[in-house]
Amino acid sequence: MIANELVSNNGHLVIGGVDSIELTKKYGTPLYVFDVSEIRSQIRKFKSAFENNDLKYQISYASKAFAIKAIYQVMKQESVHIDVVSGGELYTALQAGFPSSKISFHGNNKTFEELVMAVKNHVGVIIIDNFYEIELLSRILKTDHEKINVMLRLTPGISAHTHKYDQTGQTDSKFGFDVGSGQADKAMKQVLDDPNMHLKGIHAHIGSQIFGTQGFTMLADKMVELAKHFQREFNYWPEVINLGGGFGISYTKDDDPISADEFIGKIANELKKACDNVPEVWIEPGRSIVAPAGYTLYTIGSRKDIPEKISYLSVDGGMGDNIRPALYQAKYEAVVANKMDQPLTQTVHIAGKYCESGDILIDQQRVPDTNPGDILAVLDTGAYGYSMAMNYNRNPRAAVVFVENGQDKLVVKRETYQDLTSLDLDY
Ligand SMILES: Cc1ncc(COP(=O)(O)O)c(C=O)c1O
Ligand SMILES: N[C@@H](CCCC[NH3+])C(=O)O
Repeated sequence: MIANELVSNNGHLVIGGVDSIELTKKYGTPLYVFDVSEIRSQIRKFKSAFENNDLKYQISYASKAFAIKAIYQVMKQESVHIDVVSGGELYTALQAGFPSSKISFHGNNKTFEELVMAVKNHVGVIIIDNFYEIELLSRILKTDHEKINVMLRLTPGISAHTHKYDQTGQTDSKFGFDVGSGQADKAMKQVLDDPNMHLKGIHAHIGSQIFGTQGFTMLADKMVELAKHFQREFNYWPEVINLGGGFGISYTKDDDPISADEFIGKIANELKKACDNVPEVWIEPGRSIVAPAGYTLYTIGSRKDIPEKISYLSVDGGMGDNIRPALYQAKYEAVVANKMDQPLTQTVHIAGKYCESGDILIDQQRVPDTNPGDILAVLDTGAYGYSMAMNYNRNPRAAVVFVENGQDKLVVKRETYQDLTSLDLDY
């Protein structure tokens, strides 16, 4: 959302102390730009909310939101944990020098090879999702004479109010062990009986881009209820209750997210009310840590005016660098980064350059008078943008730049046409 974006004397958008137009001249467009101090400040807000509520905690950045070496290095500097959901994310984190003991490994269909990789690299915890995984992991640990920490991902039967594709906690979700039908009990027994698995705790994640505290307080209650049930049935009390991620952010003025203080305060209350021995609480924020720090800069090109209809203003990127509007009807706001001081005179559709009618980045955006060559900055694109980027229409993926304290640093190079054909073989 347009907050207090900084504007230079010549009407340019300034990100992290750097003129955004200078960035486009140096690195080209489309360009992802991240204000790293904003990322650090989001993490610190989560930390202080836990500390203010006197809870033992861990923040595990859900790196599917944005998974490149440089972000894992920022997470290492901030002393937080991370989650990975694939061998590729795990590989990138390890290449970045991220300590494996602070990595949680998620996924509803981890392959044998991925589990071997996680075990060999001694990841901090494997979050087990299903019975097939218990069987695979058990076999690997036995053969390799290894022991590992695990958590069980439970499906608590809570439907979060968010886009259908972003719900994960309802009973018919593809993720986790269903608690209603006794699957969770069966999984608990199998894991407790395995001498090579140490059951560190229980996990649940109800979805993504969730507003309000109700879903999370219901989840905290449910997890305590389950912990008490496991104590009665198996004499097991979790060291950790992992409540997942999903904290919504404000993409437009219609979005009203909750503050870290508010929801962690509520969760702390619920947990302290419900049990004497409150387990360590882990959360897995992805979007809320990186989305607000991200901007995508595009060059405005063609324009199509249609009598009595809204005009199309096209940019040099689109669904390949931000699939979210096409996939979830996600809404964004944008500014014309070189005309921040000019009056907004018209409403336009912001169209991408991909060969799809659905490639519309913003349905209706107020902008000043524009010309080809002006720079459009779409705001809050730091999560699920680059990490979901693709090469549709053989468009190269955009570069990524980090800015902090007035300095800019290229952290992912722009793909070239040569890169695009580098895996192709002749026939
Ligand atoms: C298990 C798990 N944890 C954390 C997250 C991060 O969610 P978000 O980026 O909405 O915080 C996800 C994604 O929805 C997830 O599946
Ligand atoms: N990719 C989704 C969120 C991730 C869901 C992960 N379980 C989005 O952009 O909203």
